[in-house]
Amino acid sequence: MAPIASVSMDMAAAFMGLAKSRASPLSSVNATLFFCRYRPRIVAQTRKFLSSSSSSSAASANSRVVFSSKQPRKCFSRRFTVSSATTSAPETEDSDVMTKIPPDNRIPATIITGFLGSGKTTLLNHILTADHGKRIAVIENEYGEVDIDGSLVAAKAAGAEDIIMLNNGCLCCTVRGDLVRMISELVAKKKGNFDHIVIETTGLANPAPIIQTFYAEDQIFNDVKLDGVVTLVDAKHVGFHLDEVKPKGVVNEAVEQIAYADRIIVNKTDLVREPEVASVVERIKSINRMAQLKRTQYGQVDLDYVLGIGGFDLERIDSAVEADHSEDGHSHEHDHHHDHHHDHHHHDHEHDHTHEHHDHHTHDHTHDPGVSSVSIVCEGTLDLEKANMWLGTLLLERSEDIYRMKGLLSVDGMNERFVFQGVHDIFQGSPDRLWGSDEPRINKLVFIGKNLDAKELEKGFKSCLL
Ligand SMILES: Nc1nc2c(ncn2[C@@H]2O[C@H](COP(=O)(O)OP(=O)(O)OP(=O)(O)O)[C@@H](O)[C@H]2O)c(=O)[nH]1
Repeated sequence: MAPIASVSMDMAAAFMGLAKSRASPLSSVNATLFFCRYRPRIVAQTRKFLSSSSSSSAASANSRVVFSSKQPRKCFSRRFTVSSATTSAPETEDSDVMTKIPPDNRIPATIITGFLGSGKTTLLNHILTADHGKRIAVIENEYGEVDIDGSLVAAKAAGAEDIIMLNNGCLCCTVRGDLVRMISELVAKKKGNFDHIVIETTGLANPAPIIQTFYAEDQIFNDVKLDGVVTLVDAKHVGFHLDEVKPKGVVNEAVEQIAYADRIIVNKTDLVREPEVASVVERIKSINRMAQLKRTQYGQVDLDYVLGIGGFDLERIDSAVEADHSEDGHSHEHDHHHDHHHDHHHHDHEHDHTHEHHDHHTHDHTHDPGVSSVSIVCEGTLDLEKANMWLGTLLLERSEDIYRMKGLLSVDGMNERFVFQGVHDIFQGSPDRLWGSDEPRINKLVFIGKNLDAKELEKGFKSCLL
């Protein structure tokens, strides 16, 4: 029980810290404390993941690291987020967020996942051979039977200079420790020789433990930041995999891979007719409506769609929670004159633009694995203590079921917007920019998880409003 108790305490501490900072609008990095305190618990939870998902791992898998040096060096630089300042910024009562946030020099890492045969290696080859000006280190995790040399052709053509092989398991399970070591070695020996790390998982990987590795392991966290999760979907076969009923306690990897994604690539659209693609898109959106989605053949997407996503950056929460994403990746503003929420069972408002994913009633939910998205968009100002209690209790009771969440909140007495994102009980929160003087104080939250009750979430949230 002890670690659980610390969840709500930390949650309260984080928000209370913000409350303290009200007097000085640009202070407040106290939420970062929160982030650090969570680490021991993250590790514990990850272990649990490892045991529950090991059933899907195969004994023989190959992982390797490929350095691509074809492209000229171009530094990847991005501002450090407030929360990320834990790595180096000292916390002070009145530190100025705008001036004291150090630049984020950590190396970005992208996870490419997707079910067996969905086109991960095809996308990887596309990335390695495209002209994006980045030098990329690749960590590839494949099952033993796969023709490794074949999939390395493009990497070699792109100037691969180093390959490291691992043969003892799946990245999300038995070789997770090897992933940590591999990344640490990469950083220690090759830092400065590459700008981005791309990790291709096996087709049966559950992305959650891999994501958590980036937060739970100091060795990685200090040097590498998770940029985003890209999920390939095989337009022809995904329905079958999503429908697959697993034994109790065994995750449906196809569902999980979609649920954790920042970007979804519906690939192999040449193999199915348009109505089938539309139905697949519909289905995906019912699981994850936060991710941007594109339809492709042979993984042909613009590189900025998959690299430099900032899927875990607080400074980019805005675009993730803003509204529905169209398939070209842009979001559409809603008419916010009324409160509303979405999920795949319930849809109670009208939009001027009617995209196909708005009609969530057209497909069969018989095999619904219970993973869905819920959005809450609601004008008003939150009572700090009530919000602490609600979010703290929610994570306390439901963190295993809440895969990802992102939010932008209006908190009473805070002149800034409060932004947060989370993966299970990993929670990052921070004040963002100041609210505009005429700007309506609209709260926006998106949850992706298992057995989410949209009405209950909305009711709980609204009970925190003043
Ligand atoms: N028709 C068609 N075939 C594709 C497309 N994309 C990839 N493929 C083919 O599908 C096969 C599997 O693609 P990969 O890129 O190896 O898939 P993967 O996800 O890496 O596969 P695993 O590593 O086994 O999980 C290859 O023969 C690809 O050439 C596509 O859009 N259309």
